[in-house]
Amino acid sequence: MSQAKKALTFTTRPGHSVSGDIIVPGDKSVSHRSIMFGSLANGTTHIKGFLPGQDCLATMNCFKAMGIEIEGPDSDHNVTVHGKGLHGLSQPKEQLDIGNSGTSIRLLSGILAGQQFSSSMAGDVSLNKRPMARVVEPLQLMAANISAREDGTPPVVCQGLAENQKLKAIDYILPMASAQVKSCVILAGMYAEGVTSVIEPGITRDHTERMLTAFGYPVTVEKNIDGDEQKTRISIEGGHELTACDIQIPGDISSATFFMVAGLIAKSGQLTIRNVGMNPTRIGAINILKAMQGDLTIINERMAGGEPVADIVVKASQLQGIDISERDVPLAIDEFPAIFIAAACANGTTRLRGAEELRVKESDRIQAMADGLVELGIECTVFDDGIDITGGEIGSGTIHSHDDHRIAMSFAISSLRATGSITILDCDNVATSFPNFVSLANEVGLSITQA
Ligand SMILES: O=C(O)C1=C[C@@H](OP(=O)(O)O)[C@@H](O)[C@H](O)C1
Ligand SMILES: C=C(OP(=O)(O)O)C(=O)O
Repeated sequence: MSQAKKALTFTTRPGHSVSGDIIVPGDKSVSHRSIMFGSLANGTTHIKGFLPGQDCLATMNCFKAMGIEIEGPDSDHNVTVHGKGLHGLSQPKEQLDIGNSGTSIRLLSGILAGQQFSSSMAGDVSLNKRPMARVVEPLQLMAANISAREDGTPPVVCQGLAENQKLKAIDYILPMASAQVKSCVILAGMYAEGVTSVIEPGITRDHTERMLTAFGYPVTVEKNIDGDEQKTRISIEGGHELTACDIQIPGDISSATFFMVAGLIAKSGQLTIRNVGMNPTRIGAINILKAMQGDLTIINERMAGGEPVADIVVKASQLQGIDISERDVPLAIDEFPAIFIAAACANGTTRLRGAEELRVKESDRIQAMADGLVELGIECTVFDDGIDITGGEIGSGTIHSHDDHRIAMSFAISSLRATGSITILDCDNVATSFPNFVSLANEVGLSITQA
């Protein structure tokens, strides 16, 4: 499935100034959940600001394949989902094609575990190498008949529950700070008898909890478990219902980070990024870039659709290397490739630890970034759970993105400080999260050609 040969190459020329006033596309995590919860709700959900990236379209196609009528996205990024309730999905005729999206396969595992029909999910080469035992194990504890391959990779295959059979509620301590695993167990909890609770060891994005609440499904969140402010317990009782609602999706802070870093490392200029989601569980990149003495100003803070949003003004800055706080790791988990480029342009050394999760994303993001940085002449030392990067002059060279959208976009941004051209291979997957990245980047002053 999804195995077509990919060959889009970016070629960059050095840039200088970055300036403009831009809007980044809708948040990927929130877009996925809007389709999932809209499908499981009673009634019609209207979504504004949906991300038309391939990952979210994969989620949408899965629900269409399970009998949900979904209209859009139209050219204004509106989507309408005609939900059929928690028990309204029907058996897909074929294996569900999840493409490149870890969020889709892991959250869907929790939903499919509670259905009375059998199903199977797999994706592209990258997804089919990613660990699924982290969702299969808790779901098996809930008495779901679900499995992955022996090495824990997809396909994820789920046998339906018997008529009148419910999942078993569990208390589960997450082995890693993962919003995908947390969300999977919570979603399965809607199909369980009793109260399921999950304790997360570090604060992770809470879009599932917020959006379930918006759809009228009760969720209890207790912070500061065992006196540890990093530990949160999330509990959900089976048997309630979701009621359709209107969803306004904020701009994706993960996409905005490429432009924050671009604006900071540029030799001059000022950039405003509008309507960026500022959920406190997502702002690690802002914390880190500010700690590096990046000139970021947050203005027009407001609430939109149950999520805080703001505009960010970015000015070219001389960044300083720092030791990144481990608390910011889950809050910035997808932003590290871009942050590594900021580190390569900073004075001194930036050190990251406690980030072993980066090794199991669309690529091994520690190694893929280190290889690319070394190719461009930047000194780095790799550790199992992190990296040290010493700022220096960025040269020219050829980078392998490993089919990872965030690696491709990060090195495209590094061109602003490069002494020569950078060629970035296998960039098709930029369309999974940020379909208009190249046009927006060129609009603010970068020079990227794609062929
Ligand atoms: O729940 C989500 O929407 C996501 C959670 C994170 O993954 P993990 O939960 O595996 O850290 C993140 O990397 C991913 O891009 C989106
Ligand atoms: C890790 C990511 O996504 P996913 O896990 O959904 O593939 C990402 O977008 O950086």
